[in-house]
Amino acid sequence: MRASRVGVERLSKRFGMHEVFDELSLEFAGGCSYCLRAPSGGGKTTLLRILMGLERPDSGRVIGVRRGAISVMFQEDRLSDALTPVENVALLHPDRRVSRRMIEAELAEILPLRALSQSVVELSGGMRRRVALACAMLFPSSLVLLDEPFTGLDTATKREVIDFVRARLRGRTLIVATHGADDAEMLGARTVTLPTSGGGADGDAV
Ligand SMILES: Nc1ncnc2c1ncn2[C@@H]1O[C@H](COP(=O)(O)OP(=O)(O)OP(=O)(O)O)[C@@H](O)[C@H]1O
Repeated sequence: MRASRVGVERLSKRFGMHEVFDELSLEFAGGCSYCLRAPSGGGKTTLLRILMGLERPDSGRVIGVRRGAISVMFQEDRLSDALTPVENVALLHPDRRVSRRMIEAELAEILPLRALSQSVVELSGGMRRRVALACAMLFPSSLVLLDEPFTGLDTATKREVIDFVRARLRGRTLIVATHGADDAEMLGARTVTLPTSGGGADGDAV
Protein backbone atom coordinates (compact mmCIF):
# COMPACT_ATOMS: atom_id res chain seq x y z
CA MET A 1 0.00 0.00 0.00
CA ARG A 2 1.46 3.34 -1.02
CA ALA A 3 2.04 5.79 1.86
CA SER A 4 0.58 9.17 1.14
CA ARG A 5 1.12 12.47 2.90
CA VAL A 6 -1.20 12.88 5.91
CA GLY A 7 -1.93 15.84 8.09
CA VAL A 8 -4.35 18.14 9.81
CA GLU A 9 -5.43 21.58 8.68
CA ARG A 10 -6.58 24.36 11.03
CA LEU A 11 -7.66 21.80 13.58
CA SER A 12 -9.39 23.01 16.74
CA LYS A 13 -10.52 20.80 19.60
CA ARG A 14 -11.90 21.56 23.05
CA PHE A 15 -13.16 19.36 25.83
CA GLY A 16 -15.60 21.61 27.69
CA MET A 17 -13.66 24.77 28.55
CA HIS A 18 -10.31 23.09 27.96
CA GLU A 19 -8.73 23.96 24.63
CA VAL A 20 -6.43 21.23 23.31
CA PHE A 21 -5.81 22.54 19.76
CA ASP A 22 -6.42 25.96 18.30
CA GLU A 23 -6.13 25.92 14.51
CA LEU A 24 -3.30 23.40 14.49
CA SER A 25 -1.87 22.60 11.06
CA LEU A 26 0.60 19.78 10.58
CA GLU A 27 1.78 17.73 7.63
CA PHE A 28 3.52 14.36 7.73
CA ALA A 29 5.35 13.31 4.58
CA GLY A 30 4.43 9.90 3.16
CA GLY A 31 6.86 7.14 4.11
CA CYS A 32 8.58 9.15 6.89
CA SER A 33 8.63 8.54 10.66
CA TYR A 34 7.65 11.08 13.30
CA CYS A 35 7.65 11.25 17.12
CA LEU A 36 4.96 13.45 18.65
CA ARG A 37 6.21 15.15 21.78
CA ALA A 38 4.18 17.17 24.29
CA PRO A 39 3.90 17.24 28.07
CA SER A 40 1.36 14.93 29.66
CA GLY A 41 -2.09 16.21 28.70
CA GLY A 42 -0.64 18.07 25.71
CA GLY A 43 -2.91 16.39 23.16
CA LYS A 44 -0.83 13.53 21.66
CA THR A 45 -3.53 10.89 22.15
CA THR A 46 -6.23 13.31 21.04
CA LEU A 47 -4.38 14.03 17.80
CA LEU A 48 -3.88 10.31 17.11
CA ARG A 49 -7.56 9.63 17.84
CA ILE A 50 -8.58 12.41 15.45
CA LEU A 51 -6.33 10.91 12.75
CA MET A 52 -7.91 7.50 13.44
CA GLY A 53 -11.39 9.00 13.07
CA LEU A 54 -12.31 8.12 16.68
CA GLU A 55 -12.56 11.72 17.85
CA ARG A 56 -14.22 14.56 15.91
CA PRO A 57 -12.47 17.91 15.75
CA ASP A 58 -14.60 21.00 16.48
CA SER A 59 -13.31 22.50 13.25
CA GLY A 60 -10.60 21.90 10.72
CA ARG A 61 -9.92 18.73 8.81
CA VAL A 62 -7.78 15.63 8.47
CA ILE A 63 -5.96 15.16 5.18
CA GLY A 64 -4.82 12.00 3.45
CA VAL A 65 -5.99 9.31 5.89
CA ARG A 66 -7.71 6.39 4.21
CA ARG A 67 -10.06 4.44 6.47
CA GLY A 68 -9.11 0.79 6.71
CA ALA A 69 -5.50 1.54 5.80
CA ILE A 70 -4.33 2.41 9.33
CA SER A 71 -2.43 0.23 11.81
CA VAL A 72 -3.09 1.30 15.37
CA MET A 73 -1.64 0.66 18.80
CA PHE A 74 -3.59 2.30 21.61
CA GLN A 75 -2.19 3.52 24.91
CA GLU A 76 -3.98 0.64 26.62
CA ASP A 77 -3.54 -2.91 25.30
CA ARG A 78 -6.66 -3.96 23.46
CA LEU A 79 -6.03 -7.70 23.37
CA SER A 80 -8.22 -10.77 23.71
CA ASP A 81 -7.05 -12.00 27.11
CA ALA A 82 -7.97 -15.66 26.66
CA LEU A 83 -6.08 -15.97 23.36
CA THR A 84 -2.36 -16.49 22.79
CA PRO A 85 -0.16 -13.81 21.19
CA VAL A 86 -0.28 -15.73 17.88
CA GLU A 87 -4.09 -15.95 18.02
CA ASN A 88 -4.36 -12.23 18.81
CA VAL A 89 -2.33 -11.29 15.74
CA ALA A 90 -4.19 -13.80 13.55
CA LEU A 91 -7.57 -12.46 14.73
CA LEU A 92 -6.78 -8.97 13.46
CA HIS A 93 -4.93 -9.94 10.32
CA PRO A 94 -7.14 -9.58 7.25
CA ASP A 95 -5.21 -12.07 5.11
CA ARG A 96 -6.34 -15.60 6.01
CA ARG A 97 -3.38 -17.02 4.08
CA VAL A 98 -0.99 -15.76 6.77
CA SER A 99 -0.15 -18.92 8.66
CA ARG A 100 0.27 -19.45 12.37
CA ARG A 101 3.87 -20.42 11.72
CA MET A 102 4.59 -17.12 9.94
CA ILE A 103 3.11 -15.13 12.82
CA GLU A 104 5.08 -17.21 15.35
CA ALA A 105 8.32 -16.44 13.51
CA GLU A 106 7.54 -12.72 13.62
CA LEU A 107 6.60 -12.73 17.30
CA ALA A 108 9.67 -14.77 18.27
CA GLU A 109 11.78 -11.73 17.43
CA ILE A 110 10.34 -9.74 20.32
CA LEU A 111 8.92 -12.33 22.75
CA PRO A 112 10.36 -15.35 24.58
CA LEU A 113 9.26 -18.61 22.90
CA ARG A 114 7.37 -19.86 25.96
CA ALA A 115 5.18 -16.71 25.85
CA LEU A 116 3.89 -17.54 22.38
CA SER A 117 1.65 -20.36 23.59
CA GLN A 118 0.39 -18.69 26.78
CA SER A 119 -2.85 -16.72 27.07
CA VAL A 120 -1.99 -13.03 26.96
CA VAL A 121 -3.65 -12.54 30.36
CA GLU A 122 -0.75 -14.55 31.84
CA LEU A 123 1.94 -12.32 30.30
CA SER A 124 3.76 -9.39 31.91
CA GLY A 125 2.72 -5.82 31.08
CA GLY A 126 5.77 -5.34 28.86
CA MET A 127 5.07 -8.59 26.99
CA ARG A 128 1.45 -7.61 26.42
CA ARG A 129 2.67 -4.29 25.06
CA ARG A 130 4.83 -6.18 22.57
CA VAL A 131 1.86 -8.31 21.47
CA ALA A 132 -0.20 -5.15 20.90
CA LEU A 133 2.69 -3.69 18.91
CA ALA A 134 2.98 -6.82 16.79
CA CYS A 135 -0.77 -6.70 16.06
CA ALA A 136 -0.28 -3.16 14.71
CA MET A 137 2.96 -3.73 12.82
CA LEU A 138 1.81 -6.94 11.13
CA PHE A 139 -1.48 -5.40 9.96
CA PRO A 140 -1.14 -4.25 6.33
CA SER A 141 -1.59 -0.48 6.07
CA SER A 142 -0.13 2.72 4.68
CA LEU A 143 -0.14 4.60 8.01
CA VAL A 144 1.02 3.33 11.43
CA LEU A 145 -0.12 5.18 14.57
CA LEU A 146 1.42 4.09 17.88
CA ASP A 147 0.46 5.61 21.24
CA GLU A 148 3.22 5.20 23.85
CA PRO A 149 4.37 1.84 22.43
CA PHE A 150 7.51 1.50 24.58
CA THR A 151 6.12 1.95 28.11
CA GLY A 152 7.21 -0.78 30.50
CA LEU A 153 10.17 -1.89 28.36
CA ASP A 154 13.77 -1.92 29.59
CA THR A 155 16.43 -0.39 27.36
CA ALA A 156 17.61 -3.64 25.74
CA THR A 157 14.05 -4.79 25.01
CA LYS A 158 13.13 -1.37 23.70
CA ARG A 159 16.04 -1.53 21.27
CA GLU A 160 14.85 -4.95 20.01
CA VAL A 161 11.31 -3.67 19.65
CA ILE A 162 12.45 -0.57 17.76
CA ASP A 163 14.44 -2.77 15.36
CA PHE A 164 11.26 -4.82 14.89
CA VAL A 165 9.24 -1.68 14.09
CA ARG A 166 11.83 -0.26 11.69
CA ALA A 167 12.20 -3.54 9.81
CA ARG A 168 8.45 -3.75 9.30
CA LEU A 169 7.71 -0.21 8.20
CA ARG A 170 8.42 -0.95 4.55
CA GLY A 171 7.77 2.58 3.35
CA ARG A 172 4.77 3.26 5.56
CA THR A 173 4.26 6.56 7.38
CA LEU A 174 4.81 6.20 11.15
CA ILE A 175 3.56 8.57 13.86
CA VAL A 176 4.44 7.68 17.46
CA ALA A 177 3.25 9.51 20.58
CA THR A 178 6.00 9.24 23.13
CA HIS A 179 7.64 10.73 26.22
CA GLY A 180 10.99 9.02 25.55
CA ALA A 181 13.66 11.63 24.83
CA ASP A 182 15.77 9.23 22.76
CA ASP A 183 12.92 7.52 20.89
CA ALA A 184 13.13 9.75 17.82
CA GLU A 185 16.80 9.07 17.35
CA MET A 186 16.37 5.32 17.89
CA LEU A 187 13.49 5.23 15.41
CA GLY A 188 15.25 7.43 12.87
CA ALA A 189 12.23 9.72 13.23
CA ARG A 190 11.70 13.46 13.10
CA THR A 191 10.35 15.14 16.24
CA VAL A 192 7.17 17.19 16.21
CA THR A 193 6.45 19.08 19.42
CA LEU A 194 2.80 20.01 19.85
CA PRO A 195 2.08 23.59 20.88
CA THR A 196 0.79 24.12 24.42
CA SER A 197 -2.28 25.52 22.57
CA GLY A 198 -2.69 28.37 20.20
CA GLY A 199 0.80 28.44 18.62
CA GLY A 200 2.10 26.34 15.72
CA ALA A 201 3.77 22.96 16.21
CA ASP A 202 7.52 22.92 16.62
CA GLY A 203 9.80 20.57 14.78
CA ASP A 204 10.42 19.42 11.31
CA ALA A 205 7.19 17.85 10.14
CA VAL A 206 6.86 18.86 6.52
N1 LIG B 1 -12.78 12.38 26.36
C1 LIG B 1 -12.26 13.44 27.01
N2 LIG B 1 -13.03 14.20 27.79
C2 LIG B 1 -12.54 15.29 28.43
N3 LIG B 1 -11.25 15.67 28.38
C3 LIG B 1 -10.43 14.92 27.63
C4 LIG B 1 -10.88 13.78 26.90
N4 LIG B 1 -9.82 13.24 26.24
C5 LIG B 1 -8.77 14.02 26.53
N5 LIG B 1 -9.12 15.03 27.35
C6 LIG B 1 -8.26 16.10 27.84
O1 LIG B 1 -7.55 16.62 26.73
C7 LIG B 1 -6.21 16.92 27.08
C8 LIG B 1 -5.26 16.16 26.14
O2 LIG B 1 -5.28 14.79 26.50
P1 LIG B 1 -4.41 13.70 25.73
O3 LIG B 1 -4.74 12.37 26.33
O4 LIG B 1 -4.62 13.88 24.29
O5 LIG B 1 -2.92 14.15 26.11
P2 LIG B 1 -1.55 13.34 25.96
O6 LIG B 1 -0.55 14.31 25.46
O7 LIG B 1 -1.77 12.12 25.16
O8 LIG B 1 -1.26 12.96 27.47
P3 LIG B 1 -0.39 11.72 28.10
O9 LIG B 1 1.02 11.98 27.68
O10 LIG B 1 -0.61 11.90 29.58
O11 LIG B 1 -0.99 10.46 27.55
C9 LIG B 1 -6.06 16.57 28.55
O12 LIG B 1 -6.23 17.74 29.30
C10 LIG B 1 -7.19 15.60 28.80
O13 LIG B 1 -7.63 15.65 30.11
